[in-house]
Amino acid sequence: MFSDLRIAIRNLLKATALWQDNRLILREFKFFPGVTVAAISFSLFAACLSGSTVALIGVFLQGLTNPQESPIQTGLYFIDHWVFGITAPPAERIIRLSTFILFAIWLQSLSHYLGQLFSRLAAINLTERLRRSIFEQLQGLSLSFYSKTQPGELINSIRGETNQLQQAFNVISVFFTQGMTLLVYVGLMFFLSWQLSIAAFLVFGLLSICVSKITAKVREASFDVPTANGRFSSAALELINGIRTVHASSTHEYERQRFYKATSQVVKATSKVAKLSTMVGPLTQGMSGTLLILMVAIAFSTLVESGQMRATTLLTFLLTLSRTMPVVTHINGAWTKLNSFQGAFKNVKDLLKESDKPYLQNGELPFSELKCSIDFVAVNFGYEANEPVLHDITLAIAKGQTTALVGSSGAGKTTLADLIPRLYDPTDGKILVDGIDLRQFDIHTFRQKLAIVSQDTFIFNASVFYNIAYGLEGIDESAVWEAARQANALQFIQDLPDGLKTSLGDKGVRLSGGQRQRIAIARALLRNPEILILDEATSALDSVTERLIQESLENLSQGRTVIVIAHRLSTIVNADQVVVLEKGRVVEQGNYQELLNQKGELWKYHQMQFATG
Ligand SMILES: Nc1ncnc2c1ncn2[C@@H]1O[C@H](COP(=O)(O)OP(=O)(O)OP(=O)(O)O)[C@@H](O)[C@H]1O
Repeated sequence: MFSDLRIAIRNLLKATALWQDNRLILREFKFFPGVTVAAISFSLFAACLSGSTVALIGVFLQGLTNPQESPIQTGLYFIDHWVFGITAPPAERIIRLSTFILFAIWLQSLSHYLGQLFSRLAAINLTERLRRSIFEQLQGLSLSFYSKTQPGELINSIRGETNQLQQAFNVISVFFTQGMTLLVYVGLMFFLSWQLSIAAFLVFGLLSICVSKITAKVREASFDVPTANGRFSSAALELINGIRTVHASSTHEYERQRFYKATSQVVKATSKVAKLSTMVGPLTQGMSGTLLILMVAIAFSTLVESGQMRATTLLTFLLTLSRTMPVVTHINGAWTKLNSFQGAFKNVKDLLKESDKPYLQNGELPFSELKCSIDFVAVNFGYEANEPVLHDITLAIAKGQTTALVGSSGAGKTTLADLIPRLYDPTDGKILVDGIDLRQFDIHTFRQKLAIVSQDTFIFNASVFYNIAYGLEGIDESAVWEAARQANALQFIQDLPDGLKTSLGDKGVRLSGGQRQRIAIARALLRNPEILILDEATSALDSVTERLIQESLENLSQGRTVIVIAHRLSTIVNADQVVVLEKGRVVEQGNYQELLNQKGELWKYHQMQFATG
């Protein structure tokens, strides 16, 4: 029965525009249903109590001003006899009513507090769930998404905009609580005088139309805020990440202007929203105050003086109306504020949307070991739909052998190597692993057998130990020291103040380029990969460091299937196979000596490096 009801409510909710528009955000509430239901229930209860209190005050006023007049009755035995005390003497009626008013006020305060508390908890939980969902979404996305999106914008969404959504849900809870209170007050007003209620409705309806015009402008202006915030975060992030380049190029003034421009845009966008949204509260208050006074005057001179209405009823009506006005102001303010968060809502929704983003489709076959070879069969690839980078690549990478990729800058070497761990998938053609399409394998099991050592290996802001043992569990210090020794990193790690426990700073700022690379080699050694992808450093290292790195790479490569992107030909003379790429095509393929004898592209590179040393 309850589950039927739940399904019915869910279906009803799904049919609403609110659900349709914000499904990706609202679905997160399902993870904490208790808190959400408690927030709604207590808010509803508080609203009912608030209305009851006003009604009780009205009856109380009547008892005070006209004790001899017959008391107001509802027809409900409990309320008329126990609360209003219609059969009791006037003095006892007043005592009864004041006791119940006090009780209702305190109970309403408690319910209001619990309603607000649970709403806030729901908003906090929602923010956490959204952050997790965004994180999972980002983890599942293919690299091509990142090459088109600014990191600053993503950081802004995951931190700033989710924070805004938390605020927005606090506002929604105010909106909801006040909405309930308004309903109760409106019911009470109609009960007291339908004529006055209709007049009040017409007048406040007019006021709402004025407010909705401003709200629409706030909503429109709010869409510029996340864009400005994203640009601002990007400018700040790029300054921090590129501080070496900024110092070296002495572009401080240029960067300052760029940053100031980004902050000015944030100021401009947020000020516009602030100017419009703060206008609503005072405007509603001023206008509604004027209307209230006008209504009192008219009602008194018509209804009360002609005897159609008791003076206490008018008083209670006005009391209810005067309590309704701050509620309406609150609702208008909340609605306007909610509209100012529309930009953040839209961005988070866009980020969570799955239909327009590139995902890696995982296979199911567990990968255990490479038995024979990795084969590229007529592979084409482009980062953009109409801009191919690799053309018709066919090559075989045999198990246990070293395949070197050679070619000019931009020829497609890194792109080709990136297709092996499925950082990208071919646009056409296939990559076969022992004859099976790579896409059929569970990519996690395949990547566990593979390591990449590249010039830009990421160093985490953590200890040396963490960086070398990254992602591996149950690794002891001796294994890490051994990997460091084979990577020729022992000496400099021992020289660090806390050895393996030394923190390497953000992106490894405490390390030199050569040291960072040896940490990467130690990391790869510890993983003991079957397949190894090496992207040689292009930057010039001093001859001692270069020899140390070369030695450690040789240690790492032994007995493995190696794909090496070579920049110095001296390192690949003994490779089993050399593949020369030009403009995304394989132009030569064979062993080093064979290709030299052909006097083709490799021979030209060889001559060039030999001539320049
Ligand atoms: N993420 C990306 N998005 C779009 N185009 C890219 C991306 N990465 C590389 N390219 C383009 O693809 C082509 C091949 O680049 P790739 O990095 O594979 O060359 P490479 O041979 O490894 O060069 P280098 O020796 O300079 O590292 C280049 O034209 C490059 O501009």
